[in-house]
Amino acid sequence: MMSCVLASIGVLVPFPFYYWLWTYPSIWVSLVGKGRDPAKVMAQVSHLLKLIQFISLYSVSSISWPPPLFFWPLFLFGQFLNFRVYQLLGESGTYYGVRFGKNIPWVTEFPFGYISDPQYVGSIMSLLACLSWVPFQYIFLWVLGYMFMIKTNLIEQFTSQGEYFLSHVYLSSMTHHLVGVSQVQPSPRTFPSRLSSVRSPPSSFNLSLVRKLFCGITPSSFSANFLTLNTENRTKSSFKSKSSMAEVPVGKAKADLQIFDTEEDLSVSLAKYTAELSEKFTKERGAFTVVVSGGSLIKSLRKLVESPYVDSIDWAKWHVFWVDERVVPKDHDDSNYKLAYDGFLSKVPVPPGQVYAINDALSAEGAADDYETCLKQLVKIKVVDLLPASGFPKFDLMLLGMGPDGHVASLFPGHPLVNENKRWVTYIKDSPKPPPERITFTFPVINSAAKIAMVVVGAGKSDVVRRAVGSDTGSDMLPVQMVSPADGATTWFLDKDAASKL
Ligand SMILES: O=C1O[C@H](COP(=O)(O)O)[C@@H](O)[C@H](O)[C@H]1O
Repeated sequence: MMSCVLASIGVLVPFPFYYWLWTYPSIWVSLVGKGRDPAKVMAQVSHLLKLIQFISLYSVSSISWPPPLFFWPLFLFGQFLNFRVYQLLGESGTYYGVRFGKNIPWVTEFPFGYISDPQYVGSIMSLLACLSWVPFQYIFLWVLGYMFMIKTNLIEQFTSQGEYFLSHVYLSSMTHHLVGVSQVQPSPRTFPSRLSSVRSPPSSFNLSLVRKLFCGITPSSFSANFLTLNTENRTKSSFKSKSSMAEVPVGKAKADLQIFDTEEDLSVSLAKYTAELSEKFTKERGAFTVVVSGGSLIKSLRKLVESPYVDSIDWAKWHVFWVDERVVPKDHDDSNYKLAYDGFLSKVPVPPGQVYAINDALSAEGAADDYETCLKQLVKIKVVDLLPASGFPKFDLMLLGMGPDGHVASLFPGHPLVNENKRWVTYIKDSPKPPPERITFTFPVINSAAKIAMVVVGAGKSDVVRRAVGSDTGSDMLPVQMVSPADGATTWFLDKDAASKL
C-alpha cells in the first residue's frame, strides 16, 4: 500500500512544479539569479524530477522481454516526436524559454503544424507503449498530469492569443528570415517532461545570435519581457493638458479634432489616449495591436515611455506594426523601424517577438508580400482582428503622421496606390519623398482600424491641415482626407501651430 502511494506521488511530483513555473515565470527567473539561464536550470531540475518519475514507475513495474508488438510503433514514434521537438526548439524552446522572456525561433517543420502539442503526444505514446509492464493506474496518473498542463497552457493561450495554441498555425514566410525576422512570439508548444533518454545534443542558447535573429532587439527589452508577463494594468493619467476639442468633417468622414497649446501638451494627451486604448483592448481581446508610422509621430510618443505609462501599460500584450516602411536595412537612418526602436520601442518591454518589422533582406515587392503574408497568419490565429464587412485586418489603433503634402503612410497625393483596394500591403518604387522604395498599408487596411490617431505638429503643415479639414470629397482629395475608418473613429491631435490656419 505504502509503495503504491509513494509511486503515485513520484509520478505526479513534477506537475505542480511545471504549473508553478508556467504561472509565475518571473519568480523563477529571479530565483535563478542574473548570471544563469532560467531555461537551463529548469531543464536540470526537470531531469531530476524525471528520474524520480522513472524510479517510481520502475518500483511498481514488472518488465519482461520481448515487449508486446504494440510497444514498438508507440514507443518509437513517441520518441521520434520528442526527439524532433527538442531538435527543432532546442533546450530553451523546450523548457519554457518563451515564458522566461526568450525568443524561440519559430519552426514550421514536422511535427509542428501537423500534430497538435507534439511533445505531449510523443510522451503519452511512449507511456502507453509501456502498458504491459506498468499497472494502468500509474500511466493514467502521468497522462492526467499532461492533460492538466495542456489545459493550463490552453487557458493562457486563449486569454492572450485566441486560438493560437490550438491552431498551431505557424508564420511560415516571416519566420525563417534569419536577419531581421519579425514573428509572433511563439507560445511554448512543448512540455519539459518526456519519457525519454533519447536526446539530441543540447542546442546552446546563444543570446547574441537570438538577438540578431530578432530585429536587433537589445538585451534590455529582450530580458524585460518576462518581467511584464503579469503586469497589472493600472493606467491612470496624472497629466493634465490644455486643449480644445471639436468634431469636424474630414473627407467623407468625421473626426474629433484636438488642438493643443504646445506639442508637449499634445504628447501628454496622446500618451493618455494610447494608454487608455491599450487597457481597453487588452481587457477585451487579450492583446493590443498598434500600428505606427515613421516621421515626427515617434517623437510625440515620448510620454508613453515615461512615468506613469511606462510602468502601468501592459506592454506584454502589445503587438507593434508599421503602416509603412522604407526598404532599407534596419539600422539605416531612413528606417522607420530604427526610428521607432531608438525613440520608443527600446524603452519599453514589448516582447521582441511581437514587434513586426519588415524583412529588410527582400526587395520592395518581396517585403510587401511577406508582410501581407504575416498579417494574414496573424489574422488567422486571431492576434489581429478581421473586419468582417471589409475582409481586411482590423488593428486596434493606428498612430499616424501626415506629411506636408498630405500623404499618410507611403500613400502620396496623385499616386495610383491611393486607389489600391485589393492588397493589404503594397509597395512603391517611385516615392516622391526619399527613399524611393517603400512598402505601405493600403487604404482599405487603414480604414478598417478600430481607432486612428492622426498626429500633426508644426506650422509647416498648417496649409495642408486647413485643406484637409472640411467636407471636400472631390477627385483631388488628399490622402489624409481618405482616412475614414468604416467602423472606428479618428482623432486628430494638432498643436497650435499646425492648427494656426483653421
Ligand atoms: O515618409 C514618411 O512621412 C510621413 C510623415 O512624416 P512627418 O515627419 O512629416 O511626420 C510618415 O507618417 C511616414 O510614416 C513616413 O514614412
